[in-house]
Amino acid sequence: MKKGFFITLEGPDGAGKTTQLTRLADAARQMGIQVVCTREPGGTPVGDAVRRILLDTAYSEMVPLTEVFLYAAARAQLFHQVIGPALKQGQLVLCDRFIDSTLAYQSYGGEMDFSFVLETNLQAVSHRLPDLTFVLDIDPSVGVERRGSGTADRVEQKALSFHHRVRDGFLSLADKFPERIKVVKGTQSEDEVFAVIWNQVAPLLEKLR
Ligand SMILES: Nc1ncnc2c1ncn2[C@@H]1O[C@H](COP(=O)(O)OP(=O)(O)OP(=O)(O)O)[C@@H](O)[C@H]1O
Ligand SMILES: Cc1cn([C@H]2C[C@H](O)[C@@H](COP(=O)(O)O)O2)c(=O)[nH]c1=O
Repeated sequence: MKKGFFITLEGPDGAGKTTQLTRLADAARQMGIQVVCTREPGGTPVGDAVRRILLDTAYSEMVPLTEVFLYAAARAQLFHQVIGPALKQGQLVLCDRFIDSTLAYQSYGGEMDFSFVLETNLQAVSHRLPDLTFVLDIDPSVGVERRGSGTADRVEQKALSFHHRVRDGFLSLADKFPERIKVVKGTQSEDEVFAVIWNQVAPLLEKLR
């Protein structure tokens, strides 16, 4: 690849982001492309420590403003330590969640001011938005069903009404940024979801090889 390319996977909890990211990475590597896979919050020692605080059910009192700063802090570290350098080296970066998650969860879900959340996060990533984003769209109840008997973290424990605002938030973001954000129906089979994603990504990677 001559130039870095940055793809993010987004959507409600349990939408299938990690599953699709792994498949995308395997397929890109088979084309001979160097791939860096990471996730948010986390992906660095600092970010992983912040992640533990954010998802800890012991902190149920955490207010949305605190969440905005903690997610942005983890993101700044990930961007400057991992994503930015990989893009500079011409690699393909695949990230499980990024800025759109903060807009969906903290702004649409947590009702924090949209412009404030966006500006804070643009500062964290030196204004580098993803080149392409896939929102895997599911009803939040599907995510709960897929989790089964697994324990819910601090965010997953929030009210269903919150998770509905998050889902609607992702869809609003796709309307706002149609060139960058593509919505994929997350209730299709894993193979069908991957086919939709790969049909859009493969030609772009071909050009970048
Ligand atoms: N298209 C699909 N249809 C049915 N089940 C799926 C599909 N994609 C993923 N799953 C299953 O749903 C569960 C959640 O998938 P995955 O971890 O990929 O989602 P996620 O969006 O990364 O979740 P989280 O938001 O919790 O990190 C897993 O058990 C996975 O095997
Ligand atoms: C990046 C980001 C994440 N969240 C929420 C979304 C999830 O519930 C958790 C992360 O857990 P996952 O296993 O990686 O899905 O955190 C958020 O509220 N805001 C964000 O910016």
